[in-house]
Amino acid sequence: MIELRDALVTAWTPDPAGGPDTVTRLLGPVSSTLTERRVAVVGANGSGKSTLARLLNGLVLPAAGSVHVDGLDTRRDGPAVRRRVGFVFTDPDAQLVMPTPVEDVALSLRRTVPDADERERRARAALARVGLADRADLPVHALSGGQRQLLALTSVLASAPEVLVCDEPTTLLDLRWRTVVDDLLAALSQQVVVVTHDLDVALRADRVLVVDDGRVVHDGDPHEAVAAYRALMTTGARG
Ligand SMILES: Nc1ncnc2c1ncn2[C@@H]1O[C@H](COP(=O)(O)OP(=O)(O)OP(=O)(O)O)[C@@H](O)[C@H]1O
Repeated sequence: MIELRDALVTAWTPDPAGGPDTVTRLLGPVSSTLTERRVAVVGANGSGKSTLARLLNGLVLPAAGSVHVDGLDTRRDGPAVRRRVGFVFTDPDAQLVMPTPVEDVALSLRRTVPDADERERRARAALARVGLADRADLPVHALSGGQRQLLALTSVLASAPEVLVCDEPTTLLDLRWRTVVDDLLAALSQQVVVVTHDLDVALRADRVLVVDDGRVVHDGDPHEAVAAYRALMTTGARG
């Protein structure tokens, strides 16, 4: 369960003239308890969706208020929260750190599987389950963008997170790879919070949050939320 209590995110911008920094509100305050298995977050570019996603695993900390995941405070219990909450970025290259797929997945298993041979065996099995067995030993850069996103997802899932937060995981993918990644996410048993511009994905969620100008302006039933988002985008209110 994810609990945001009056969570507020701010940024400090230095004054080029040497005056005092300006504090800007990026998001919030947001109060919400997320218990649903599939939660989608939609909103315009720059509305604060990524900031909200990053709050959930402590990549961004609230300047005021708090964020708890299963009772763990993102500010106080950062490493434990990050073990519990896996994060998938839009661009897989932001998170693939090892030279080959098998090494990248094995790295995610290092906490739970002490034996290196066993780690490699499990990494190969995980890659085989997502159809990447024959890519396991290639250089990561030789994989297509879709294959790299699937690999990033496989590596994150190898660490067995309780919650998965995905920040626009299919934005860079073609339709075929979008379907592959969407289907994989839909089949997961854990809670998934997905930031998306794909309204079909939002409509399949259990709950949808609409973010606008750093505030959650609608929260609830997917059909109502998507209708509210469409209305927001067509009123021209966002300039
Ligand atoms: N560290 C920071 N310092 C200053 N401004 C920031 C910082 N991080 C984000 N912002 C600003 O906060 C706003 C929200 O950014 P965010 O990335 O959360 O939006 P988003 O809804 O995910 O956008 P997109 O759909 O384009 O990815 C943007 O105007 C962005 O420039």
